[in-house]
Amino acid sequence: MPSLSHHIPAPAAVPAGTTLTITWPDDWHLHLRDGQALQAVLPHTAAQFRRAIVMPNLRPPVTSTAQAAAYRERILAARPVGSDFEPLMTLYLTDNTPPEEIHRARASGFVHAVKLYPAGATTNSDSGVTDLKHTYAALEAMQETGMVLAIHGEVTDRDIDVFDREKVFIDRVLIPLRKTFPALRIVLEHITTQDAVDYVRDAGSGIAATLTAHHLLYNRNAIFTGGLRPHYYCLPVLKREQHRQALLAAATSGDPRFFLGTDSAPHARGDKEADCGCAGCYTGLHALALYATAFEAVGRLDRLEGFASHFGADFYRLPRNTGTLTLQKTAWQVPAELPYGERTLVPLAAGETLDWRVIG
Ligand SMILES: NC(=O)N[C@@H](CC(=O)O)C(=O)O
Ligand SMILES: [Zn+2]
Ligand SMILES: [Zn+2]
Repeated sequence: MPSLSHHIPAPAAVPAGTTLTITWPDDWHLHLRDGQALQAVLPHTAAQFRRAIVMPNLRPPVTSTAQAAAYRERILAARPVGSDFEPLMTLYLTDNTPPEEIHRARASGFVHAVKLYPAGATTNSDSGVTDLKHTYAALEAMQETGMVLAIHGEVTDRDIDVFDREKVFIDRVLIPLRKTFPALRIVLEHITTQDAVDYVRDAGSGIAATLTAHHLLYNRNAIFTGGLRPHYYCLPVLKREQHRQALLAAATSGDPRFFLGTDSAPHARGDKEADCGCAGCYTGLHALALYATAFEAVGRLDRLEGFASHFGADFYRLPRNTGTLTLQKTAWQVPAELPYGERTLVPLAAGETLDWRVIG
């Protein structure tokens, strides 16, 4: 159980100075990029998370175990001195992924999931899957070996409204997929709708979902507050308040099928503030503070530990972490921008005051 230094009167705010100590958390959906960007963001994640599922959507994408091994070495080399952060690697599924590659990945011990990006659905998804039928041999191998399929769950049809793409994906792709491969273990990533919450909650075993901090804290108004706000644009795009409420209820329900995945997705300032701005919110700096804010708002700080530190490890069949991390309710201001190699990066909620911070 998390230890709270004060009793939490739900759903009112807890007093300033309150501390919350939880088992070291893990991030089950993270973009670390490469090169200078990796150098810039890795210390933020390593200060809050013991492990993270690292997304493979580099350019070119990480499609083989050999590429994942090399990327893993670059991440390990970029860790701050003394950090024991462990990257959990993923492969990028393509129309041509051979089943042998799945077996190689499984045998490696360091590849923990294979990622399905429908072609064109999101950042660096051009090499993604055009038709699931092309991946059946690979999916069969995944089902057989227990390798997790992590899914960006949106259809890309031009005639489907951008706000409906997740729901339509569930109906048209996910439900048939689970009929064809009933034992395939699936994580539906960064869910954004009541529909996804209902589907995962009622779907039985073998499927779980990750939730981002930004989808728990913001509805789609955030993209349009007083003007166009590119730093609140991500995919799947923020949804109506009704959906945010459903996500928050799921995250704080104690149901182990819902766990933490930040989807922290850094893009340089100029690539977001542009004619065609990139999708992705940078939350790697302050992810746990953001989640604590969301959990506090519904008087459920006592359930942060399960969501952040237990349920993901259990689903991925990895041991839970030992050791603890402590957050304190102390006001601090999110920086307006951060260094990002030779460029800069704008974190989510830049310039705003947050009530929580990690103190050790
Ligand atoms: N979430 C995002 O808006 N962007 C992610 C890709 C993704 O997770 O879909 C990125 O890599 O920038
Ligand atoms: Zn995605
Ligand atoms: Zn992502």
